[in-house]
Amino acid sequence: MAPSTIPRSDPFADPIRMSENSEYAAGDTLPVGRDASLTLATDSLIVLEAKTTQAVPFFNVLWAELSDFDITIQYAKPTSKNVMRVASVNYLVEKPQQGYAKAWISKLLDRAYGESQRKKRIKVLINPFSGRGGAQKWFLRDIEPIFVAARCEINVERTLYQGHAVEIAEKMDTDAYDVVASCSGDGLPHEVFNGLGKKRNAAKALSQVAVVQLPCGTGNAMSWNSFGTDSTSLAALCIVKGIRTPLDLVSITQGNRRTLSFLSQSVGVVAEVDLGTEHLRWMGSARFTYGFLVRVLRKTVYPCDLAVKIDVPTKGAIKEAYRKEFSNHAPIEERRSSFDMETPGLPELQYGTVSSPLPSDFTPIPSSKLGNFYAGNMALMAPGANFFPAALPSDGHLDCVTVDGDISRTSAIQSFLAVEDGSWFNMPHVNYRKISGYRITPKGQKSGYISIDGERVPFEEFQAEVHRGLGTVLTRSGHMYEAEGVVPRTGQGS
Ligand SMILES: Nc1ncnc2c1ncn2[C@@H]1O[C@H](COP(=O)(O)OP(=O)(O)OP(=O)(O)O)[C@@H](O)[C@H]1O
Repeated sequence: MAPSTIPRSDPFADPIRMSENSEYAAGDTLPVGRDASLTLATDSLIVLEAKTTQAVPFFNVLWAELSDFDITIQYAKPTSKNVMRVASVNYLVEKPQQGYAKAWISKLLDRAYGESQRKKRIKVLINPFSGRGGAQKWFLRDIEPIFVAARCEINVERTLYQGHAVEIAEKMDTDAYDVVASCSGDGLPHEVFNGLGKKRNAAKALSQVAVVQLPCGTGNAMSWNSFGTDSTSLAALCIVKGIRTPLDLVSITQGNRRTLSFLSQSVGVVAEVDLGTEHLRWMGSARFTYGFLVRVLRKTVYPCDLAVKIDVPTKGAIKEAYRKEFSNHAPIEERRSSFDMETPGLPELQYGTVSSPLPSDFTPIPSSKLGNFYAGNMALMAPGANFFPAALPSDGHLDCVTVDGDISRTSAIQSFLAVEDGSWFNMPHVNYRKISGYRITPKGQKSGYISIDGERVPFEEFQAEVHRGLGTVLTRSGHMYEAEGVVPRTGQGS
């Protein structure tokens, strides 16, 4: 039945427009039920009843459909700061209005999804042991209802042993899925990229299937960067609404192995604090602060030979490139190198492997007093750890930071404190470059730590090479990370 304010002769008139508010175009309001209306406003759906009004952001709208008698809209409703639950509204729609209602739903879904793909086909992997072992429970409680309400097609598989996700991704039919979503820490996405990279048509598979994380682990950097959260239900909504975004992947060659890294590589204090303080797990996250301070006070150095293919050498030029990305809406194909989709396996290595002669365009960086070598493909390594505030998903570069180990203790502690908001980028003793390849060889140390995407690898030389946009992820923006960047969003300009 039409709302009482609408003349019966014109069931499609916009009640809001007809009263005090004229910002809604004709066709944006659907009269429903006895005395209610649904209106498409600027960025939300307004549900107006006789005595109540609620605004549902379009981003939260999961689905809408019309049956013979009624319209149902399902949406994600925040029940606390970090929790979303599926909720719905349902109203009668009179028979004569059904044609109009159909067109209205189509408009609502256009606004709700924008350029994001609807009804994604998602392969869900669950690591039952990630984090504190809650992944299975969180999937059923927080994630699955959101995917189901959004009409996503889901296929769920539990990982049974270490490396299982590599095998699953290697064998999967990439024509059957749009997304592989891991209920895990950062370990499973790393395995999924590597599994897709083992396929005969690796470049095609990596461009077809978006690899995402439903944050259930101890380290959930991927979700923090792509979606700005470690809430499982909010991440599920972000996957439903996520926009396909090419992601640079990095080939690491070490010994005769070649693996793909999507997150970071570290040698020196960060690697040692991350991997060498397991015995202090009882301290919780304080173990990182403690581990760092102990090494800084001792002025620990990690001598290496380091040679780097430098692409953007100055912080000024890095900031400028970052600022430009705000207004870069280039299509997805322009954000990847043109990989030959028919070439079997991964793209050919432009710089050879770690066993090849050192490429002539690699510049040696004096590193006999190296304290920290850290190369990042994403900005946040953990919440409050914005190590690479200039990182972009598909600029074809790794962000590379080197800091000497013999700087003053005060400077070292100041830079540690400045990591949280990314302001360490501007500190004079923090060398920050955009690079596309490097070789690093530890020197004069019998043993030590090298971390690739948070996993320990042998303490021996390795080489890295960036492949622009070889992988695919989903992000909220379609082209940037959610972390605070080197240029504030308010000052983006054109
Ligand atoms: N069923 C399983 N049993 C044992 N290990 C598994 C199983 N499934 C996956 N794994 C392994 O668990 C490791 C960690 O995975 P993940 O990133 O999900 O968790 P996490 O809690 O963040 O990790 P971490 O243990 O590094 O803190 C990966 O190496 C993965 O191969």
